Formats: sequence, C-alpha cells, structure tokens
Amino acid sequence: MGVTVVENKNEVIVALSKLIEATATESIERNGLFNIGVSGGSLVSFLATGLTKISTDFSKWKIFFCDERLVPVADPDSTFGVYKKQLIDTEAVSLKEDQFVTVKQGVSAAEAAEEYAAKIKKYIPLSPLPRFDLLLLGMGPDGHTCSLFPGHALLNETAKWVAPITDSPKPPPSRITLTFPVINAARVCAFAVSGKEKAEMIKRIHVDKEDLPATRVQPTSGNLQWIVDKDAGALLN
Ligand SMILES: O=C1O[C@H](COP(=O)(O)O)[C@@H](O)[C@H](O)[C@H]1O
Repeated sequence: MGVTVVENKNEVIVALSKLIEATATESIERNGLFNIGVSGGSLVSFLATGLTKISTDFSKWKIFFCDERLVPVADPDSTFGVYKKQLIDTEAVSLKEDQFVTVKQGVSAAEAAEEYAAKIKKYIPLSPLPRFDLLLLGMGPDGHTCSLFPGHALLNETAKWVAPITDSPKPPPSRITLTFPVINAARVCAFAVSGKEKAEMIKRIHVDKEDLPATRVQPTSGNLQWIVDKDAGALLN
C-alpha cells in the first residue's frame, strides 16, 4: 500500500488527477472503456477541479457510485445531485448525465441496492466479482468509507455486491453502498484525504493498524493508493 503525503489540498487534487488520468488511459487502451466508481463528500469538489485538468477521452467513461444517499436528486445530500450541479450542469468537463449510472429513486433501500447490483452486472466485467477499473474513496473522521461505518454489521457482508443501509449513523440514514468484496476486487482503489480533522484517523489506520472500515480496503489483486495532505498526515511518522 502506498501513502503519498503532499503539501496541501491542491496537491492532493493534482496527485489524484494524475492517478485518474493514468488509470483511465490504461483502461481505455485495454478495454475501450473506463469504469470508475466515485464517492460523495469532499471528493466531489476535488474532482470538480481536478477533472478539468486531465487529458482523457471522457466519452469512454462510465461513472458509478461507491455509495449513494437515498434522497431526491434535488436534495443537497444527494451525491449524484452534487455531481450534477458541479460537473454536469457547469459543463466543466465533457461528461454527459447518461454516463452516470444512478440509483433508482422512490423505492426502498433494499430494492435500490438490488437494482444497482443488476446495473453493475450489466456493465462491469466479472471475474467472478465485478472488477471496477478505479474506485475513488473518501474517509470520514470516524474511519468510515462508502457507507460502511465502524461497528456496523455491513462490514461483514459477503453475499451482496451492493447493500442497503437504513440506520446510517451519519445522516441521511437511508443509503446504498458497495460492499467490501466488490471494493476489494477493483483494479485500483484510491483514497484522497485532506484536513487536520482527519489526522487522528489516518494515524489509527496507518500507524496503529486498527480494524476500521477504511483499513479493510485491501484490494485482493489490485493497487491501493492513499493520497493525503500534510494536515491529514500530520501524525504519520
Ligand atoms: O457520507 C459520506 O462520507 C464519506 C466521507 O466524506 P468526506 O466529506 O469526509 O470526505 C464519503 O466518502 C461517502 O461517499 C459519503 O456518502
């Protein structure tokens, strides 16, 4: 596992963008397509800036959600809603709305999760689990990643590719999330983390090696990258 510590948030965006560009280029050369999973939270603004600077054929991209909050798209908590506002509507990059594989609206979390797993099955190569080219992950100050929270039963989900959660400790409570078997089947998993409020958790994961959700991201035959700024990495040796 690589941890890259860079000067500040802007440098996190630069390093993340280079990784995305390289992975997209390799995937498009190999398969003619780039299947990427994105998270919400702070990552969205990283991408809104970073994706404008990369050289890639965006028409070959298919974008999935590592997790999604089950609220209407117009709600500020909707991850797709934020991508729509910051990336699609602004035309900051040439990505079209139909390149985003969105989560079904107006159904239960269980149905939304099942339906999203079926969409993944349709588009992502299986080997035997779906193998995303790149998953872009965030880490909350409690060590959660996707909508996989510390101490939650979903940490041990092995049957479902996409799981519903209706008791998320971080609002909103109703969400769907990729599970660890699918996350860890990806070719590349990358965390981008910035800010001193994340420093303690970065230490608990990388120095103390505590069993936290983000620690469990360990691709079985893929590559794992952590890109953190000096504030987030302040307690690393
Ligand atoms: O609730 C969520 O939080 C995590 C972390 O967000 P951040 O703002 O602390 O980076 C995010 O990765 C996840 O997609 C989201 O649903």
